[in-house]
Amino acid sequence: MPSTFNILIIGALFCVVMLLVLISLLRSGTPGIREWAVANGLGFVALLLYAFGKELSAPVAYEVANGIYAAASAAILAGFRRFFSRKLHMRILAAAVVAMVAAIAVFHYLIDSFALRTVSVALFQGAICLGIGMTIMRSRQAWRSRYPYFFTAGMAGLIMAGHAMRAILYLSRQGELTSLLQPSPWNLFFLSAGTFVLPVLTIGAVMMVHDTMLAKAEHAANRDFLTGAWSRRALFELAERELSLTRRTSRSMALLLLDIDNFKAINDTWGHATGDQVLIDAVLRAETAIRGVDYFSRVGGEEFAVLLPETSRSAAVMVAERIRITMEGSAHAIHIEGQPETPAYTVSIGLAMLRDTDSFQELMRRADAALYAAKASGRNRVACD
Ligand SMILES: Nc1nc2c(ncn2[C@@H]2O[C@H](COP(=O)(O)OP(=O)(O)OP(=O)(O)O)[C@@H](O)[C@H]2O)c(=O)[nH]1
Repeated sequence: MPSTFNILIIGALFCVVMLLVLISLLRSGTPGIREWAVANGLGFVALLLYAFGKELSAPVAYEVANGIYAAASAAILAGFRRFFSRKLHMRILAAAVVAMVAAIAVFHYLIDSFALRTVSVALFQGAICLGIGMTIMRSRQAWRSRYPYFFTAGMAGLIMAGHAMRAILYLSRQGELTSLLQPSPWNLFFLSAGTFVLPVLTIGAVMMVHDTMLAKAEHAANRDFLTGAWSRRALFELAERELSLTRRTSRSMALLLLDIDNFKAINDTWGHATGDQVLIDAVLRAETAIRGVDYFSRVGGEEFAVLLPETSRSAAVMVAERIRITMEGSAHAIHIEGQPETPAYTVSIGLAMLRDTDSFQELMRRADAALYAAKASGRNRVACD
Protein backbone atom coordinates (compact mmCIF):
# COMPACT_ATOMS: atom_id res chain seq x y z
CA MET A 1 0.00 0.00 0.00
CA PRO A 2 1.51 3.42 -0.93
CA SER A 3 1.89 5.89 1.88
CA THR A 4 0.15 9.28 1.86
CA PHE A 5 3.62 10.86 1.95
CA ASN A 6 4.70 9.06 -1.25
CA ILE A 7 1.47 9.99 -3.06
CA LEU A 8 1.88 13.67 -2.17
CA ILE A 9 5.53 13.69 -3.27
CA ILE A 10 4.65 12.06 -6.61
CA GLY A 11 1.87 14.66 -7.08
CA ALA A 12 4.32 17.47 -6.30
CA LEU A 13 6.80 16.10 -8.86
CA PHE A 14 4.03 15.90 -11.47
CA CYS A 15 3.37 19.61 -10.88
CA VAL A 16 7.05 20.30 -11.62
CA VAL A 17 6.87 18.29 -14.86
CA MET A 18 3.74 20.20 -15.93
CA LEU A 19 5.44 23.48 -15.00
CA LEU A 20 8.36 22.59 -17.30
CA VAL A 21 5.96 21.69 -20.14
CA LEU A 22 4.15 25.00 -19.72
CA ILE A 23 7.45 26.93 -19.71
CA SER A 24 8.24 25.35 -23.10
CA LEU A 25 4.93 26.72 -24.42
CA LEU A 26 5.37 30.24 -23.03
CA ARG A 27 6.86 31.62 -26.24
CA SER A 28 3.69 30.69 -28.17
CA GLY A 29 2.21 33.77 -26.45
CA THR A 30 -1.06 31.93 -25.78
CA PRO A 31 -2.99 33.66 -22.98
CA GLY A 32 -3.41 31.59 -19.81
CA ILE A 33 -0.05 29.80 -19.86
CA ARG A 34 1.47 32.08 -17.22
CA GLU A 35 -1.45 31.50 -14.84
CA TRP A 36 -1.28 27.71 -15.36
CA ALA A 37 2.48 27.81 -14.72
CA VAL A 38 1.94 29.79 -11.49
CA ALA A 39 -0.75 27.27 -10.47
CA ASN A 40 1.64 24.31 -10.87
CA GLY A 41 4.41 26.17 -9.01
CA LEU A 42 2.02 26.85 -6.12
CA GLY A 43 0.67 23.29 -6.33
CA PHE A 44 4.19 21.92 -5.95
CA VAL A 45 4.76 23.98 -2.78
CA ALA A 46 1.34 23.12 -1.31
CA LEU A 47 1.74 19.36 -1.91
CA LEU A 48 5.19 19.44 -0.27
CA LEU A 49 3.70 21.23 2.76
CA TYR A 50 0.93 18.60 2.96
CA ALA A 51 3.52 15.79 2.69
CA PHE A 52 5.70 17.18 5.47
CA GLY A 53 2.67 18.28 7.54
CA LYS A 54 3.69 16.27 10.60
CA GLU A 55 7.05 18.02 10.83
CA LEU A 56 5.61 21.52 10.35
CA SER A 57 3.91 23.88 12.79
CA ALA A 58 0.09 23.63 12.77
CA PRO A 59 -0.65 26.94 11.00
CA VAL A 60 1.79 26.09 8.18
CA ALA A 61 0.49 22.52 7.78
CA TYR A 62 -3.17 23.62 7.80
CA GLU A 63 -3.87 27.24 6.88
CA VAL A 64 -0.76 28.00 4.78
CA ALA A 65 -0.80 24.67 2.87
CA ASN A 66 -4.53 24.90 2.14
CA GLY A 67 -4.24 28.60 1.27
CA ILE A 68 -1.46 27.94 -1.24
CA TYR A 69 -3.35 25.00 -2.77
CA ALA A 70 -6.49 27.14 -3.04
CA ALA A 71 -4.45 29.90 -4.73
CA ALA A 72 -3.12 27.27 -7.17
CA SER A 73 -6.67 26.20 -8.07
CA ALA A 74 -7.74 29.83 -8.45
CA ALA A 75 -4.76 30.38 -10.80
CA ILE A 76 -5.79 27.37 -12.92
CA LEU A 77 -9.28 28.86 -13.32
CA ALA A 78 -7.73 32.28 -14.07
CA GLY A 79 -5.70 30.60 -16.85
CA PHE A 80 -8.84 29.19 -18.49
CA ARG A 81 -10.57 32.59 -18.24
CA ARG A 82 -7.56 34.26 -19.91
CA PHE A 83 -7.29 31.52 -22.56
CA PHE A 84 -10.85 32.18 -23.69
CA SER A 85 -10.51 36.01 -23.28
CA ARG A 86 -13.20 35.96 -20.60
CA LYS A 87 -13.52 38.55 -17.84
CA LEU A 88 -11.36 37.68 -14.86
CA HIS A 89 -12.78 38.57 -11.44
CA MET A 90 -9.52 38.63 -9.50
CA ARG A 91 -11.09 40.17 -6.40
CA ILE A 92 -13.77 37.48 -6.19
CA LEU A 93 -11.14 34.76 -6.63
CA ALA A 94 -8.89 36.31 -3.95
CA ALA A 95 -11.88 36.72 -1.59
CA ALA A 96 -12.84 33.05 -2.12
CA VAL A 97 -9.28 31.94 -1.25
CA VAL A 98 -9.29 34.09 1.90
CA ALA A 99 -12.76 32.77 2.90
CA MET A 100 -11.56 29.20 2.48
CA VAL A 101 -8.47 29.78 4.62
CA ALA A 102 -10.68 31.45 7.26
CA ALA A 103 -12.99 28.40 7.26
CA ILE A 104 -9.98 26.08 7.71
CA ALA A 105 -8.82 28.22 10.66
CA VAL A 106 -12.30 28.15 12.24
CA PHE A 107 -12.59 24.35 11.86
CA HIS A 108 -9.06 23.98 13.19
CA TYR A 109 -8.85 26.30 16.21
CA LEU A 110 -12.48 26.90 17.21
CA ILE A 111 -14.18 23.63 16.25
CA ASP A 112 -11.49 21.08 15.48
CA SER A 113 -13.16 18.99 12.75
CA PHE A 114 -11.36 17.26 9.89
CA ALA A 115 -14.73 16.57 8.22
CA LEU A 116 -15.72 20.24 8.23
CA ARG A 117 -12.29 21.26 6.93
CA THR A 118 -12.77 18.72 4.16
CA VAL A 119 -16.21 20.14 3.35
CA SER A 120 -14.74 23.67 3.19
CA VAL A 121 -12.05 22.50 0.77
CA ALA A 122 -14.61 20.50 -1.26
CA LEU A 123 -16.91 23.52 -1.59
CA PHE A 124 -14.07 25.74 -2.74
CA GLN A 125 -12.55 23.22 -5.17
CA GLY A 126 -15.99 22.24 -6.45
CA ALA A 127 -16.77 25.88 -7.24
CA ILE A 128 -13.42 26.25 -9.04
CA CYS A 129 -14.14 23.13 -11.17
CA LEU A 130 -17.64 24.40 -11.92
CA GLY A 131 -16.07 27.70 -13.02
CA ILE A 132 -13.61 25.86 -15.29
CA GLY A 133 -16.31 23.65 -16.80
CA MET A 134 -18.64 26.58 -17.43
CA THR A 135 -15.86 28.73 -18.89
CA ILE A 136 -15.00 25.97 -21.39
CA MET A 137 -18.58 25.04 -22.31
CA ARG A 138 -19.62 28.68 -22.73
CA SER A 139 -16.71 29.36 -25.09
CA ARG A 140 -17.71 26.87 -27.79
CA GLN A 141 -17.30 29.51 -30.49
CA ALA A 142 -13.56 29.49 -29.73
CA TRP A 143 -13.20 25.69 -30.00
CA ARG A 144 -11.22 24.51 -33.03
CA SER A 145 -11.88 20.84 -32.36
CA ARG A 146 -13.81 19.00 -29.64
CA TYR A 147 -11.58 16.55 -27.83
CA PRO A 148 -9.35 18.86 -25.72
CA TYR A 149 -12.35 20.91 -24.58
CA PHE A 150 -14.61 17.97 -23.72
CA PHE A 151 -11.67 16.24 -22.02
CA THR A 152 -10.91 19.24 -19.77
CA ALA A 153 -14.55 20.11 -19.02
CA GLY A 154 -15.23 16.40 -18.37
CA MET A 155 -12.28 16.17 -15.98
CA ALA A 156 -13.46 19.31 -14.16
CA GLY A 157 -16.89 17.64 -13.79
CA LEU A 158 -15.35 14.41 -12.48
CA ILE A 159 -13.21 16.28 -9.96
CA MET A 160 -16.28 18.20 -8.82
CA ALA A 161 -18.18 14.92 -8.33
CA GLY A 162 -15.15 13.52 -6.44
CA HIS A 163 -15.15 16.47 -4.06
CA ALA A 164 -18.90 16.10 -3.44
CA MET A 165 -18.45 12.37 -2.72
CA ARG A 166 -15.56 13.05 -0.38
CA ALA A 167 -17.47 15.72 1.55
CA ILE A 168 -20.52 13.43 1.98
CA LEU A 169 -18.41 10.43 2.97
CA TYR A 170 -16.27 12.33 5.47
CA LEU A 171 -19.30 14.01 7.03
CA SER A 172 -21.02 10.64 7.46
CA ARG A 173 -17.90 9.13 9.08
CA GLN A 174 -17.01 12.01 11.36
CA GLY A 175 -14.61 10.89 14.03
CA GLU A 176 -13.17 7.96 12.06
CA LEU A 177 -11.02 10.17 9.84
CA THR A 178 -8.98 12.80 11.58
CA SER A 179 -6.18 13.81 9.23
CA LEU A 180 -5.22 14.11 5.57
CA LEU A 181 -2.16 11.96 6.24
CA GLN A 182 -4.12 9.06 7.80
CA PRO A 183 -3.46 5.93 5.65
CA SER A 184 -7.10 4.72 5.53
CA PRO A 185 -8.25 3.26 2.15
CA TRP A 186 -10.69 6.14 1.49
CA ASN A 187 -8.10 8.75 2.39
CA LEU A 188 -5.55 7.07 0.11
CA PHE A 189 -8.10 6.93 -2.71
CA PHE A 190 -9.10 10.60 -2.49
CA LEU A 191 -5.54 11.73 -1.91
CA SER A 192 -4.29 9.79 -4.95
CA ALA A 193 -7.05 11.28 -7.13
CA GLY A 194 -6.70 14.75 -5.59
CA THR A 195 -2.94 15.10 -6.05
CA PHE A 196 -3.35 14.67 -9.80
CA VAL A 197 -6.04 17.33 -10.16
CA LEU A 198 -3.64 20.13 -11.12
CA PRO A 199 -1.58 17.99 -13.55
CA VAL A 200 -4.75 16.57 -15.19
CA LEU A 201 -6.31 20.01 -15.68
CA THR A 202 -2.94 21.24 -16.96
CA ILE A 203 -2.80 18.38 -19.49
CA GLY A 204 -6.23 19.54 -20.72
CA ALA A 205 -4.92 23.11 -20.91
CA VAL A 206 -1.84 21.98 -22.85
CA MET A 207 -4.05 20.08 -25.32
CA MET A 208 -6.07 23.26 -25.81
CA VAL A 209 -2.90 25.30 -26.40
CA HIS A 210 -1.75 22.74 -29.00
CA ASP A 211 -5.14 22.91 -30.66
CA THR A 212 -4.83 26.70 -30.92
CA MET A 213 -1.30 26.49 -32.30
CA LEU A 214 -2.36 23.88 -34.84
CA ALA A 215 -5.27 26.06 -35.95
CA LYS A 216 -2.91 29.05 -36.30
CA ALA A 217 -0.41 26.99 -38.32
CA GLU A 218 -3.19 25.69 -40.59
CA HIS A 219 -4.48 29.21 -41.05
CA ALA A 220 -1.01 30.50 -41.90
CA ALA A 221 -0.48 27.70 -44.43
CA ASN A 222 -3.91 27.83 -46.05
CA ARG A 223 -4.94 31.45 -45.90
CA ASP A 224 -3.61 34.56 -47.57
CA PHE A 225 -2.02 36.77 -44.92
CA LEU A 226 -3.49 40.07 -46.19
CA THR A 227 -7.03 39.16 -47.22
CA GLY A 228 -7.80 35.91 -45.39
CA ALA A 229 -8.84 34.27 -48.71
CA TRP A 230 -7.60 30.69 -49.42
CA SER A 231 -3.94 30.67 -50.39
CA ARG A 232 -2.81 29.51 -53.85
CA ARG A 233 -1.33 26.37 -52.27
CA ALA A 234 -4.61 25.56 -50.49
CA LEU A 235 -6.61 26.16 -53.68
CA PHE A 236 -4.55 23.61 -55.61
CA GLU A 237 -5.05 21.05 -52.83
CA LEU A 238 -8.78 21.72 -52.53
CA ALA A 239 -9.17 21.70 -56.31
CA GLU A 240 -7.63 18.22 -56.61
CA ARG A 241 -10.14 16.93 -54.06
CA GLU A 242 -13.08 18.66 -55.76
CA LEU A 243 -11.90 17.50 -59.18
CA SER A 244 -11.98 13.81 -58.25
CA LEU A 245 -15.34 14.27 -56.49
CA THR A 246 -16.77 16.01 -59.58
CA ARG A 247 -15.52 13.19 -61.82
CA ARG A 248 -16.97 10.49 -59.56
CA THR A 249 -20.39 12.14 -59.42
CA SER A 250 -20.43 13.30 -63.09
CA ARG A 251 -21.31 16.81 -61.99
CA SER A 252 -20.02 20.03 -63.52
CA MET A 253 -17.51 22.43 -62.00
CA ALA A 254 -16.55 25.98 -62.96
CA LEU A 255 -13.52 28.14 -62.33
CA LEU A 256 -13.48 31.94 -62.39
CA LEU A 257 -10.26 33.95 -62.59
CA LEU A 258 -10.65 37.54 -61.43
CA ASP A 259 -8.22 40.40 -61.90
CA ILE A 260 -8.69 43.91 -60.53
CA ASP A 261 -8.58 46.38 -63.41
CA ASN A 262 -5.76 48.92 -63.61
CA PHE A 263 -4.62 48.03 -60.13
CA LYS A 264 -1.20 49.52 -60.74
CA ALA A 265 -2.89 52.90 -61.29
CA ILE A 266 -4.76 52.51 -57.95
CA ASN A 267 -1.45 51.83 -56.21
CA ASP A 268 0.26 54.71 -58.01
CA THR A 269 -2.55 57.21 -57.32
CA TRP A 270 -3.62 56.22 -53.82
CA GLY A 271 -0.59 54.48 -52.42
CA HIS A 272 0.21 50.87 -51.64
CA ALA A 273 -1.73 50.85 -48.34
CA THR A 274 -4.92 51.87 -50.14
CA GLY A 275 -4.18 49.19 -52.76
CA ASP A 276 -4.11 46.68 -49.90
CA GLN A 277 -7.49 47.98 -48.66
CA VAL A 278 -8.91 47.45 -52.15
CA LEU A 279 -7.71 43.82 -52.12
CA ILE A 280 -9.33 43.23 -48.71
CA ASP A 281 -12.54 44.93 -49.85
CA ALA A 282 -12.63 42.81 -53.02
CA VAL A 283 -12.45 39.59 -50.99
CA LEU A 284 -15.16 40.72 -48.56
CA ARG A 285 -17.45 41.68 -51.43
CA ALA A 286 -16.84 38.54 -53.44
CA GLU A 287 -17.51 36.33 -50.43
CA THR A 288 -21.02 37.80 -50.15
CA ALA A 289 -21.67 36.77 -53.76
CA ILE A 290 -20.68 33.08 -53.49
CA ARG A 291 -21.95 30.03 -51.59
CA GLY A 292 -20.36 28.47 -48.52
CA VAL A 293 -19.20 25.49 -50.61
CA ASP A 294 -17.29 27.66 -53.11
CA TYR A 295 -13.62 28.51 -52.68
CA PHE A 296 -12.34 32.06 -53.05
CA SER A 297 -8.57 32.20 -53.32
CA ARG A 298 -5.91 34.84 -53.86
CA VAL A 299 -3.68 33.31 -56.51
CA GLY A 300 -1.42 36.30 -57.17
CA GLY A 301 -0.99 40.02 -56.44
CA GLU A 302 -4.40 41.33 -57.59
CA GLU A 303 -5.58 38.07 -59.10
CA PHE A 304 -8.17 35.79 -57.50
CA ALA A 305 -9.71 32.43 -58.37
CA VAL A 306 -13.16 31.16 -57.48
CA LEU A 307 -13.74 27.41 -57.62
CA LEU A 308 -17.43 26.60 -58.01
CA PRO A 309 -18.17 22.89 -57.44
CA GLU A 310 -21.48 21.44 -58.70
CA THR A 311 -22.11 24.47 -60.88
CA SER A 312 -23.46 24.61 -64.44
CA ARG A 313 -22.20 27.08 -67.04
CA SER A 314 -25.29 29.31 -66.76
CA ALA A 315 -25.06 29.36 -62.95
CA ALA A 316 -21.33 30.15 -63.14
CA VAL A 317 -22.02 33.07 -65.50
CA MET A 318 -24.60 34.39 -63.02
CA VAL A 319 -22.13 34.14 -60.12
CA ALA A 320 -19.41 35.86 -62.18
CA GLU A 321 -21.78 38.69 -63.11
CA ARG A 322 -22.86 39.01 -59.49
CA ILE A 323 -19.25 39.35 -58.39
CA ARG A 324 -18.46 41.85 -61.16
CA ILE A 325 -21.48 43.99 -60.23
CA THR A 326 -20.61 43.85 -56.49
CA MET A 327 -17.12 45.17 -57.29
CA GLU A 328 -18.46 47.84 -59.61
CA GLY A 329 -20.78 48.87 -56.77
CA SER A 330 -17.73 49.41 -54.62
CA ALA A 331 -17.16 52.83 -56.19
CA HIS A 332 -15.93 55.09 -53.42
CA ALA A 333 -17.01 52.63 -50.75
CA ILE A 334 -13.56 52.31 -49.22
CA HIS A 335 -13.00 55.05 -46.69
CA ILE A 336 -9.43 55.76 -45.80
CA GLU A 337 -8.68 57.89 -42.79
CA GLY A 338 -7.42 61.36 -43.69
CA GLN A 339 -8.27 60.99 -47.41
CA PRO A 340 -11.19 63.08 -48.71
CA GLU A 341 -11.61 60.95 -51.82
CA THR A 342 -11.51 57.23 -52.15
CA PRO A 343 -10.82 54.82 -55.02
CA ALA A 344 -13.33 52.90 -57.10
CA TYR A 345 -12.38 49.69 -58.83
CA THR A 346 -13.73 47.10 -61.21
CA VAL A 347 -12.76 43.52 -62.09
CA SER A 348 -12.43 41.47 -65.23
CA ILE A 349 -13.40 37.81 -65.00
CA GLY A 350 -12.46 34.76 -67.07
CA LEU A 351 -14.72 31.71 -66.80
CA ALA A 352 -13.90 28.10 -67.71
CA MET A 353 -15.90 24.89 -67.24
CA LEU A 354 -14.13 21.65 -66.29
CA ARG A 355 -13.87 19.23 -69.20
CA ASP A 356 -13.50 15.46 -68.89
CA THR A 357 -9.79 15.35 -69.60
CA ASP A 358 -8.84 18.57 -67.79
CA SER A 359 -6.24 18.71 -65.06
CA PHE A 360 -6.65 21.65 -62.69
CA GLN A 361 -3.68 23.37 -64.37
CA GLU A 362 -5.45 23.04 -67.72
CA LEU A 363 -8.66 24.47 -66.26
CA MET A 364 -6.65 27.41 -64.87
CA ARG A 365 -4.98 27.94 -68.24
CA ARG A 366 -8.33 28.17 -70.02
CA ALA A 367 -9.81 30.52 -67.38
CA ASP A 368 -6.68 32.66 -67.74
CA ALA A 369 -7.14 32.83 -71.52
CA ALA A 370 -10.77 33.93 -70.95
CA LEU A 371 -9.57 36.57 -68.46
CA TYR A 372 -7.11 37.86 -71.03
CA ALA A 373 -10.00 38.16 -73.51
CA ALA A 374 -12.10 40.08 -70.93
CA LYS A 375 -9.21 42.53 -70.38
CA ALA A 376 -8.59 42.89 -74.11
CA SER A 377 -12.23 43.67 -74.85
CA GLY A 378 -12.37 46.63 -72.45
CA ARG A 379 -12.22 45.32 -68.81
CA ASN A 380 -15.04 45.27 -66.22
CA ARG A 381 -16.65 42.27 -67.93
CA VAL A 382 -16.99 38.49 -67.88
CA ALA A 383 -15.60 36.34 -70.69
CA CYS A 384 -16.11 32.59 -71.12
CA ASP A 385 -13.66 30.17 -72.72
N1 LIG B 1 -1.14 47.21 -52.81
C1 LIG B 1 -0.73 46.05 -53.30
N2 LIG B 1 -0.35 45.97 -54.60
C2 LIG B 1 0.04 44.79 -55.11
C3 LIG B 1 0.08 43.63 -54.29
N3 LIG B 1 0.48 42.61 -55.08
C4 LIG B 1 0.70 43.11 -56.32
N4 LIG B 1 0.44 44.43 -56.35
C5 LIG B 1 0.54 45.36 -57.46
O1 LIG B 1 -0.46 45.07 -58.42
C6 LIG B 1 -0.07 45.72 -59.63
C7 LIG B 1 -0.47 44.86 -60.81
O2 LIG B 1 -0.30 45.62 -61.97
P1 LIG B 1 -0.44 45.07 -63.42
O3 LIG B 1 -0.03 43.62 -63.46
O4 LIG B 1 0.27 46.01 -64.33
O5 LIG B 1 -1.97 45.05 -63.70
P2 LIG B 1 -3.07 46.21 -63.68
O6 LIG B 1 -2.50 47.55 -63.39
O7 LIG B 1 -4.13 45.73 -62.76
O8 LIG B 1 -3.59 46.21 -65.15
P3 LIG B 1 -4.66 45.25 -65.80
O9 LIG B 1 -4.56 43.94 -65.07
O10 LIG B 1 -4.25 45.12 -67.23
O11 LIG B 1 -6.00 45.88 -65.65
C8 LIG B 1 1.43 45.95 -59.54
O12 LIG B 1 1.64 47.36 -59.43
C9 LIG B 1 1.81 45.28 -58.23
O13 LIG B 1 2.85 45.98 -57.55
C10 LIG B 1 -0.31 43.75 -52.92
O14 LIG B 1 -0.31 42.81 -52.13
N5 LIG B 1 -0.71 44.97 -52.48
